[in-house]
Amino acid sequence: MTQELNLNQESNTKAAQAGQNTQQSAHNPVADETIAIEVEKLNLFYGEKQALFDIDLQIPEKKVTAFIGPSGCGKSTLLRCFNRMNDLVDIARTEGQIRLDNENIYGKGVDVAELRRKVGMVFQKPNPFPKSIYENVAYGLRLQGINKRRVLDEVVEWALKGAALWDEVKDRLHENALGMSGGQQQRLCIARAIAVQPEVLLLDEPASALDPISTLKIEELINELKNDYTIVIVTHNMQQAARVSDYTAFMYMGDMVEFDNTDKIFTNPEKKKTEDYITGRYG
Ligand SMILES: Nc1ncnc2c1ncn2[C@@H]1O[C@H](COP(=O)(O)OP(=O)(O)OP(=O)(O)O)[C@@H](O)[C@H]1O
Repeated sequence: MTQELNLNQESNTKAAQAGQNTQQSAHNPVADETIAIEVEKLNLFYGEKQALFDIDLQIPEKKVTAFIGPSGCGKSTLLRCFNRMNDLVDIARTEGQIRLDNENIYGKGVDVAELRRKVGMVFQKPNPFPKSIYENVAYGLRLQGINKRRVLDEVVEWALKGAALWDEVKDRLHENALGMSGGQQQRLCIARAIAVQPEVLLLDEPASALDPISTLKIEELINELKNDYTIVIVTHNMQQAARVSDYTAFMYMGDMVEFDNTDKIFTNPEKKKTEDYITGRYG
């Protein structure tokens, strides 16, 4: 790889893109997987500006899929489409389909609250509510009208265990969550997300605000959680993507450049742009 990268030249030829698409459809890295989320011809616009271009993607069930790519390439935007968080942005408009359980989540009559129960999300900065640890985890259940103490106790314990936090907090469940460390707060947010038993967990740079030890705990947790949930993670950290994910999608300027097994992306990618990115030539 001696050739200097010329992104404009490379990305702007329609012929090259057509060639890429043909190649991509010939090789299906998830052919043997059950598919949890299917994205078809997804375009997203913020006002006049297009942020996602004709995205086609299949997210496998109970696996970890990582989105990588340079800042502003559309990773978070795509992630936020999976639970329609972009609906909260007035100027955002989508075209195309995203199917979850064979239903287009952008179709008419979709219950967005129910969608967000099925597709939980954890953000970059831990955002516990200024309530007790217990009430943070019980929050989603209370929203569903579940108030029986016995049921809540059970679910809170189960979710905190699932988020590898129970042993650290079991004696202070009724203390304010804001008194926890950043890493504990992030695991609490994961517990809050899994308490309502979602199918999918969206993690938007969940460890980027954490120290290395907390980061390691989150990564170990992700590895555990994939036994039960489909996980999609956005990360800036390529080592993290390589460590935690089964599949990796490389995005560039709103395009899905390459999607494949994580090992393949990091050792022998098909596309020059992917190789340039993972070898640190840009981004
Ligand atoms: N609410 C918004 N309104 C207008 N434009 C937006 C909005 N959110 C994102 N964008 C634009 O959409 C494009 C994709 O942004 P997005 O945040 O999805 O990228 P990203 O790959 O997640 O970036 P980063 O790694 O820096 O978080 C960028 O050009 C960004 O400026």
